Formats: sequence, structure tokens, C-alpha cells
Amino acid sequence: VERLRLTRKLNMNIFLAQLIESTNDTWGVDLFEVDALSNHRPLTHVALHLFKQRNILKQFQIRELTFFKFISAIEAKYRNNPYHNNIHATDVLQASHHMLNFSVFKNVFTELEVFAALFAAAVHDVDHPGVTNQYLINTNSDLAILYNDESVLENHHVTLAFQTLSTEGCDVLSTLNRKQHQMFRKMVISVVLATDMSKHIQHIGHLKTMVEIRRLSSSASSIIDPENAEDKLQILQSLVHCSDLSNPLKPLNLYLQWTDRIMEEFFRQGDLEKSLNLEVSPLCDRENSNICKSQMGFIDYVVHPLWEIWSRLTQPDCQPIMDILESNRVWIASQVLTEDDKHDG
Ligand SMILES: COc1ccc(/C=N/OCC(=O)N2C[C@@H](C)O[C@@H](C)C2)cc1OC1CCCC1
Ligand SMILES: [Zn+2]
Repeated sequence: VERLRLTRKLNMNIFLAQLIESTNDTWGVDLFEVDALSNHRPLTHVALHLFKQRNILKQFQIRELTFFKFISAIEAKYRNNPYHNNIHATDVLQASHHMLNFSVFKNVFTELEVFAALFAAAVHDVDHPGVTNQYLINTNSDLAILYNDESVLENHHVTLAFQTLSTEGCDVLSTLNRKQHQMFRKMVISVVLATDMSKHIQHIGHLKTMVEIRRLSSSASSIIDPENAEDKLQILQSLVHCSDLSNPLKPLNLYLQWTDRIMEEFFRQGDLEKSLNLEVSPLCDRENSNICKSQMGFIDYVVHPLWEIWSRLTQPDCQPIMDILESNRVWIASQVLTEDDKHDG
């Protein structure tokens, strides 16, 4: 029996190593599987792997143990929400890593910009309480008071991330010089704050402008001017925001798990609102929801408008991912019909 147990443990570790290796260049890695095989530490495993694969630790002389302590401390501060948890952070980190490899970004970003973008993705929802900004504002929460109702959650995530650096042995920025540290901090703050859904429309506007300029400027070569720090920062903000809203562009079995999770998180908020005699927020009433219809709306009015312009900026590498969105939408639409029947039934 002992030999069988050890053999199974060995096979699990080999399978885990293969899954983690696939995060280098695969869109749609099953991070739920990585979570199960890594004793619920997917963020630490994947972040350590990707930062080493990108040679970030060597470039900035960051000790592996320091990075391990920092990312473990961050992972421990993610709550076990159905959706906004450490697996979601790993998902956004890995999607951001994948899209930074798009050919249109070749020789565009500095190592510090890549470090800042992936760091921001890893920490972008840390200590998320599983309720929306509006709920925190409506309930006069300490966080809303602290941040004056402005990007309450996002301010909290980035503040907690930088506070974690001063935990014993966790300062992954200690080897950066003053200028690097100042630039890194500015980029991480702006990328995490840009994940606030209230900035969604602004992302689309900036991307449209950038694509228009690309279309008009004859230089069909690389459209992104590596000298323009402001444009590059806006692109990194949109890259992480797109990764944050990438569930409908993942293989269907993963997309459906994320949908179940976000709905359960919204429904728990609705339960809280009911118990507090507050008006139940949209999409949060478990007694009265049409999951497929709300996903159709999410895709048509939130996800597709963003990704359509993003794919134009990053063509042709985004096309396979856009194809997944299209096929998922067709499947959801087919379910709306059967879901209606169920309700009619
Ligand atoms: C797979 O589905 C989802 C994945 C991710 C998200 C994340 N959204 O952003 C964070 C968030 O909490 N909000 C605030 C809320 C008031 O409005 C939200 C559109 C954005 C939402 C998803 O579906 C929602 C939207 C339609 C049905 C449920
Ligand atoms: Zn997020």
C-alpha cells in the first residue's frame, strides 16, 4: 500500500510539473487542476515558474527564497471566495504572461515594465472580500470610508501588496535602485487601479485611439513606439484588464466553472443584501437569475467590445482566442433556448 501511495504521489507531481511547464506557452491551462495538485498553492507555483522562465529574478538579482516568501504571503492573503481567489489571480497572471509574448509586443517593453505588469496581475485582487465596490459603499464599510468610495477594492489590493513587501524576508524590490523602484511602484499602482470595472469604457477609448493611429500611420511595422512610456503603460493596463475579463475566451469547461463561481459569489452578496434589508444588486438574486442570458449580455456588452479592439491592436496573435469567444457565445446562445424552456416548463 505504501508503495502505491508513493507511486501515486510521484505521478501527481510529474503531472503538476507538466501542467506548470505548459503555462509557458499555452492559452487555457486548467488552473483548477494545478490548484488541486499543488495543495491549493497555484499562484506560488506558477508565479515562481514564470518569473524564473522570464529570467526576471536573475535580471533584478532577486533571491528565489525572497520571491517565494513574498508570493506565498500574497497567496495566503487571497480569501477562499468562489471567484475572487488565488486561482483567479493565477489565471490573470498566466493570461497576462501569454499576451506579453504576442509578436506585436516584441522589443517593446523593458524588463522592469514586464516585471511590474506580472507583479500587478499576481496581486491585483489580494484580500478581495467577495463583494463589489458598490456593496462596500452602500454598507459604509471601513474600506469605503478609508478610500472615499473611489476604486475602494483596487486601492486596497495595491496597498496590501506593497505592505506585504515589508514582511520579514519578503522585500522583492530591495535590489531595485531608487529610480527603478519609483517607476515600478507607479506602474503597479496604475495597472491595479485600472482593473476597476468603472474604468472599462476608458480602456476601449484609449485602445481605439491607438488602433486608429496605427491604421493612419503608414509605418505598418511595430505600431507601438517603445519610446512612448505613457502609451506603453496604457497598453499594460489594458493587457491586465483584458486578462481579468478573459473567462469567456477560455475553453468552455473552464469558462463554465468560472461562471458558476462568479454567480455563487454574486448570489452570496445578494443573500447578504437580503439579510440587511438592502436592495438586491443586479445579477445577485439566486431566486431570480438567468445565468445564460446574463453571460450573453456580459459577452455582448462588456467582453466582446473590449476584446474586439484589443485583438485589432494585437493581431494576428489574438485570433485563436477570439475564435474561442465566438464558439463559446454560440454554445451559450444554444443554452438560452433550453434554459427558457426549463423556466417555461
Ligand atoms: C464569467 O462571468 C464573469 C466573470 C467575471 C466577472 C467580473 N466582473 O467584474 C468584477 C465585478 O464584480 N463586476 C461588478 C459588477 C457590478 O458588474 C460586473 C459586470 C463587474 C463577471 C462575470 O459575469 C458577471 C457579469 C454577468 C453575469 C455575472
Ligand atoms: Zn480580478
